[in-house]
Parts: sequence; structure tokens; C-alpha cells
Amino acid sequence: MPAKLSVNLNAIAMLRNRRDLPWPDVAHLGRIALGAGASGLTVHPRPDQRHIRFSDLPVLRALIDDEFPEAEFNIEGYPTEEFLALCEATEPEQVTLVPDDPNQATSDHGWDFARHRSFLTEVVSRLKAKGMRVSLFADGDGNAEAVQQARATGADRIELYTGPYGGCYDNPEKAAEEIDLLGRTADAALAVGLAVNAGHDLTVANLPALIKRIPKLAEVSIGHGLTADALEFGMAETVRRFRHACGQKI
Ligand SMILES: CC(=O)[C@@H](O)[C@H](O)COP(=O)(O)O
Ligand SMILES: NCC(=O)COP(=O)(O)O
Repeated sequence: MPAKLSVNLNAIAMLRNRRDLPWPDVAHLGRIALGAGASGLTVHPRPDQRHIRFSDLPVLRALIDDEFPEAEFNIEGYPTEEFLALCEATEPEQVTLVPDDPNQATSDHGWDFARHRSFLTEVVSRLKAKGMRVSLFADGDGNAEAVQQARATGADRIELYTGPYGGCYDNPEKAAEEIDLLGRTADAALAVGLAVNAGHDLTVANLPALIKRIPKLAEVSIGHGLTADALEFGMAETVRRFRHACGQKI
């Protein structure tokens, strides 16, 4: 089965938050993404709500429930009590636990599973008891032992952190090395019964090689690169609409 695409709305929310105005409309862009065949929506609400606001969550939950009942909601974040309460109130189909510091600009590493195993086991069991699938953000470093520790927490999946691979956009040799490490991590995870997601800095250019190496990839969540493409490929039509609004003949 091909990898599912979950569209991450963080970048759109960040743009909205530049002004005290309701556009770009995060839920409506989520609707367009799901209408175009995305399998789900991802958000990563951070404690300072600099992009996704906590108040976006019930709106997106209702969008999926009312208009796209086959789609999945994926909420990512560090499992503080506040985050866990948000998940319990929103009941996403999947929660992705990420070891982010509150002040971090973006996610840049996976869990140290040996160190945080008992904490993660507790959190995973709490979320799974409420019917949520749990995925753990993991470094794609080929460490099979770490993957076994991830499995021991009771999680259903890992999400491979693909940032280092995404950063190799201008270095094909380094990209091939990263693909090898990601692939070995995925093999180890699949061997112990964990399904594998992937995300961070994925693009139309770098996805095919990743999918080729990990054909059983269950899901990719993509925000930054996808939003950049949406702007690029939507720019010409948008300028035509604004020229029309200026009274120009098109
Ligand atoms: C978990 C992860 O990989 C991140 O990509 C995240 O979901 C995006 O976070 P920001 O949009 O805050 O950079
Ligand atoms: N889990 C990764 C994600 O949701 C999106 O990351 P990015 O494409 O914004 O880097």
C-alpha cells in the first residue's frame, strides 16, 4: 500500500498569526488538502501557540468528523500534562510524541528511548487506553537496539526524523548515506512489529528515493515543503485574481 500523506498545517497557522485576521484559514486549507486526497491532517501545537492555537484543535476535529470521516487527525508534541489533556479532549486518531524543548525553533531529534523508556511507557499506555494510536519520533541512525526500546514502550509506530536527509538537498552522496541509515532504522522497526512513519523537511524532490528504500512506509507528514509548493504553484492564478480586482483586463 502506498504511503499515506498527512498535511501538516503549522506553517499555514504561522502565516495566519502574523495578523489579527482569520486568514489564511487553517481549517479551510485543511479542507482543500483533504478534498485533494490527503489522508489526514497533522498539527504540532507548541506551548507558546506560535502557529497552531489550542483553539484550532476542536475546529479541525469537527472538519474531519463532519466532512472527511475517513481521514485521520495526527497531533504531535512533547507530552506535558497540558499536551496530554489537549489530546484527550480532541481524540486524534494518532498522537506523535516528540522530545521537544518548549523553546525549540523546530523538532531536531528523536527520543533517547533507553533514557525515557519508563516515562514513555506510561504516556503511551495512557493515550492508548483512550483509543489513540501512538507514534514516537525517532532518529534515523540505524540503531536497532533503540528501536527495540521504542517497541518496549508499547507504541504502535515510530516516526523517522528525516531532517538530516532533507538537509542534503544539494549533496546527493550525503543524501544516499542518510537514506541508508533511515532504511536500516525502518527495517529494524518493521522487524519488531512497529509500523513506520516519516517526516521533517520532506519534499516532492526527496520523497521518491525515501519511498523506494522504505516501500512499507505507512505515512509521511509534510508541512514546510508542501506549503512552499502551494505558494509557488498558486502564485500565478492569485496574481491574475488580484489584477482582475484592480480592474485590469486579464
Ligand atoms: C515533529 C516534526 O518533525 C516537526 O516537523 C513538526 O511537526 C513541525 O514543527 P514546526 O512546524 O513547529 O517546525
Ligand atoms: N512530522 C513532521 C511534520 O509534520 C512536518 O514537518 P515539515 O514538513 O514541516 O518539516
